[in-house]
Amino acid sequence: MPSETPAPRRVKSKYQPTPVIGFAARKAATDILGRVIRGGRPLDLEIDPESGHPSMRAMIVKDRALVRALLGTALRRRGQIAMVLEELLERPIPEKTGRIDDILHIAVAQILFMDVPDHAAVTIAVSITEQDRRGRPYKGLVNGVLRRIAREKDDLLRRFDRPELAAPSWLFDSWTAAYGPEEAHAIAAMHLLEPNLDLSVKSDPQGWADKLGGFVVGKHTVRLTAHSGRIEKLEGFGNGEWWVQDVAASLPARLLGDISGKRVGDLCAAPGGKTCQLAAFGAHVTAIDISASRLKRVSQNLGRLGLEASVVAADLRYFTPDEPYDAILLDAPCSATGTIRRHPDVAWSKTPVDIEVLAAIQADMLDRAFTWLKPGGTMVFCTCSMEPQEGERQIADFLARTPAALRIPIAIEEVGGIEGIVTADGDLRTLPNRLPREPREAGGMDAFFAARIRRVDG
Ligand SMILES: C[S@@+](CC[C@H](N)C(=O)[O-])C[C@H]1O[C@@H](n2cnc3c(N)ncnc32)[C@H](O)[C@@H]1O
Repeated sequence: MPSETPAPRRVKSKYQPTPVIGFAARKAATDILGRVIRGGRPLDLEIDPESGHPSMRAMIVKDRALVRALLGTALRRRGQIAMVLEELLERPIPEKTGRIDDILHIAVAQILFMDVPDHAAVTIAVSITEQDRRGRPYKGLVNGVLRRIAREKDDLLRRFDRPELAAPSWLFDSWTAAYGPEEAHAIAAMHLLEPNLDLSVKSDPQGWADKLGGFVVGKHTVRLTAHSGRIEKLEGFGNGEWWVQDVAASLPARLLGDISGKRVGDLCAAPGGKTCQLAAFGAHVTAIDISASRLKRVSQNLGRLGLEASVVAADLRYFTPDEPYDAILLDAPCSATGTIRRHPDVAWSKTPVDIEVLAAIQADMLDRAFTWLKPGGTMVFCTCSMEPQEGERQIADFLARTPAALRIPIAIEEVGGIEGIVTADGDLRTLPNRLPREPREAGGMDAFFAARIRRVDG
């Protein structure tokens, strides 16, 4: 009787490259870099494990961490990497092979700035090139230039490891103009360091610092320098004892003083770090933001922390409150150049035109919001930007055109006693280098501007 088992069919085998360890993470980092640089997608959105790039969603935790490290380094060092490539490539890579540029940037980041064996970085970059239809002809070039960079690493680092090269020149020049060359260099040097994890605690900062193995900065913030795991696993997260917020970002809400029982408008509120502060200070907060999806995070944070606020999705350009506020916090949309340490893509995604456009929106919001204050009420205007157009100059112009607005100078005790962050005019100006500590990695903060204004008419 013939066997019922069919004879195995001979299938023509397709070439399957041997899986290389770390290939998927480098490939994902390369794809994401292209989407961030040429597609203008925010890095945070792309690397989100739940809603980000499809390859991030499919990856194991360890690979995701590698993708984040690769992108963080490639973006922090982007200017230096570009200069190295410009020097070593005989001609610029043609625009239409966009991926080759991304492949090279991710590989050079590893060779020059990460603790990765050079051969792994080179081999995987060549494999990614090989799999790319348009990039394939450049395989030899990728191999050659990366091997040369690996061979000449020490010399290249000596010549190009200059922090000021890591930001686009228009941005570095703007910091030089605003703060002088020395401080601009110090700012750029801070951008090369990984930021720490800062927590705003509901109470007992020292107690929480002891429990979590951190230390207190600026009187109210607990800083953890060596944290790399999931924050949800840290003690106190589940029962809502703290939330993540850079020490500088925690200062503007404090400038409203005693707001317990007062009606406070938190304008441009999402994702809600400052809403939580205002609610924790006992205010009746209305948190308004244009983004309904970002407002969900405000509600989640409030719920976890056991705090209350009314949350309103609205475009401030067309909104009018039912009745005026005792106090307003306007955390206006801005270029976010003050957060480059945490979001290194910002340095490469923003342009001088963006700053002008955002400054105009801020001016409009300032004018509108000011009319929503009760006479005698106080407004704090803030931005996480280092650009004077979005800070010092913005508020000077507002005061000049608004006779009923009076600046109320800030005292150093109100901003955690941190030295050097109150301007001669009495505004708050933090910069990444203005919270120095030993070791250097334990210092730093986001750049914020804040001014406190009182309505003095009526
Ligand atoms: C700097 S973020 C606010 C950060 C927030 N205050 C916090 O502490 O977590 C700026 C916010 O402005 C919002 N926004 C931008 N344009 C707006 C508009 N026209 N009306 C209302 N909100 C706007 C953005 O959605 C964004 O959430």
